[in-house]
Amino acid sequence: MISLENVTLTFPDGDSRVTAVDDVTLAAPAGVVTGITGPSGSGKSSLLAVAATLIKPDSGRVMIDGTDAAKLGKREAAALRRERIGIVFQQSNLLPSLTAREQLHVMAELGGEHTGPRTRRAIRARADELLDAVGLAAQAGKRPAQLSGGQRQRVAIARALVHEPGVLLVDEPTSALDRERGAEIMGLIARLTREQGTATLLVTHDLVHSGALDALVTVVDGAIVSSVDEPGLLRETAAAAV
Ligand SMILES: Nc1ncnc2c1ncn2[C@@H]1O[C@H](COP(=O)(O)OP(=O)(O)OP(=O)(O)O)[C@@H](O)[C@H]1O
Repeated sequence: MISLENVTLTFPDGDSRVTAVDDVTLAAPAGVVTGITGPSGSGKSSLLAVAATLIKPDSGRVMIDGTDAAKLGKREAAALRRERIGIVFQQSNLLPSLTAREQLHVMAELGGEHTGPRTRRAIRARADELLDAVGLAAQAGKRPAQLSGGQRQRVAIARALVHEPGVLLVDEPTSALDRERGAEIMGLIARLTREQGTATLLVTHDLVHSGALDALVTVVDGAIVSSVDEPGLLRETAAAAV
């Protein structure tokens, strides 16, 4: 579960400041995909960066499993991120020299305290299980250059889940994919959110794949202008925005 309470974030803008996130309150429950949409420059990425503990808000609370991440120092926030948060960016950001399986091993081992052979065995088993869950068991030994864009995004999703985070944050996962691959990736995120029980926040400006969302929050000028979680209303809101 992740919730933002009265979160405001501003950036310097010449002599004044621009408000990127304006008094936002939202809650993303476990096992559910909450979409965040809105026009370009409306503050979607800023909101996600605050949820990811990558930027501290000017004010408000960012509650992740009972901890207010907005109060943490840099090192504590990094530890919280490593343990509790999985992040998938627009581009898959994979390391070119590593195989799909190794991308997951490295991420799991960054989490710390994974030194014993039994833990290492558990990491390997979890990595293989996740690569299987994203449909890449047969490609586990391949490097990014040997994979398609959609396959690379699948590796990035599996990698984000390897340390069993409670919160999954996804930024425009379909922007580099054609419509069919985009639909597959969105369906995959929806399935894994349910199976892994993550509280998933997904930023998208493109609502053609809104069928994969359980809730939809629309932001304009940094503020929430609508928030729906009823399937009929969600479809209507998405159809009006496409
Ligand atoms: N690092 C920064 N420094 C100064 N201003 C910033 C910074 N990041 C974002 N902004 C400003 O904050 C506002 C929100 O930007 P943000 O990138 O969060 O919007 P967005 O909805 O994700 O846009 P897009 O859909 O185009 O990616 C914009 O006015 C932007 O110019």
